[in-house]
Amino acid sequence: MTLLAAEKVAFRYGGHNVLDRVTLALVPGEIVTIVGPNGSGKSTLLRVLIGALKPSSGAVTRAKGLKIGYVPQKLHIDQSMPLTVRRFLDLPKRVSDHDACQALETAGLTDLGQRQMAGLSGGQFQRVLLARAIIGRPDVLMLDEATQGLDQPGSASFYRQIEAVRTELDCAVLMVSHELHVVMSASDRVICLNGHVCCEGTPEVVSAAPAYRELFGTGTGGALALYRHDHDHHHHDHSHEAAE
Ligand SMILES: Nc1ncnc2c1ncn2[C@@H]1O[C@H](COP(=O)(O)OP(=O)(O)OP(=O)(O)O)[C@@H](O)[C@H]1O
Repeated sequence: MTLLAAEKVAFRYGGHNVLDRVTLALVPGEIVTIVGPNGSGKSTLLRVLIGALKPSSGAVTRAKGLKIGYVPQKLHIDQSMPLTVRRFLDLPKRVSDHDACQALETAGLTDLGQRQMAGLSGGQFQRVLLARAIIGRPDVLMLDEATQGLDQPGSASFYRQIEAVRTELDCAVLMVSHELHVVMSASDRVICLNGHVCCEGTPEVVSAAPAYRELFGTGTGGALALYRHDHDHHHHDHSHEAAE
């Protein structure tokens, strides 16, 4: 079953081609990460998939009644404005205490409802955005570079939270990220975008693909090493590995 699909989607801003024949599909429960250089159309693609932008050609199909939760790239809140976490969750639309509480818990935040938004750490702030996106239990959770401004351990921990959310809500996740090395271990599939889809597959397949290496250079060796590390639970015997 496909939740969401793009078929040969193109998008233009003025005369500028931003997306070119992008085809992809998302099935329930999978975590898909879109990677690509700055300006490669990642945010635009998410907005086309959500339906906020209309493709100039091609088609986007969404399963009937599909619910999408969205975590934006960044959100500025006036630091001087008093606003509790609980009250923030009521924007733009009031939610029940039960739903708010459950979303905060799923996002890894308990007992934070009465805290001021301005007093949160970067990681807590992003989890509040996550909580807001999962109220109403979406079928698809979309995140646009949601860990910008977090340090590497902070990002890694955020992505682990995303995996926990996926398991709890049984939703599909489509996220955009620059931090390949951090996000790879949390992704079932990676799509490498540069206006068009350069390559896609499991994190291991994509990081070995020539098109990907051309875009991201040799720094990706480390990405792969970390990915393997996260999934390899027999890495104590290094002499054995070296002999292989
Ligand atoms: N509202 C707009 N009007 C005109 N051009 C735009 C608009 N928004 C984005 N663009 C252009 O579309 C291209 C793709 O932008 P987009 O934000 O989708 O890329 P991105 O891959 O998400 O980039 P980044 O990694 O920097 O966030 C860029 O060249 C950008 O300048």
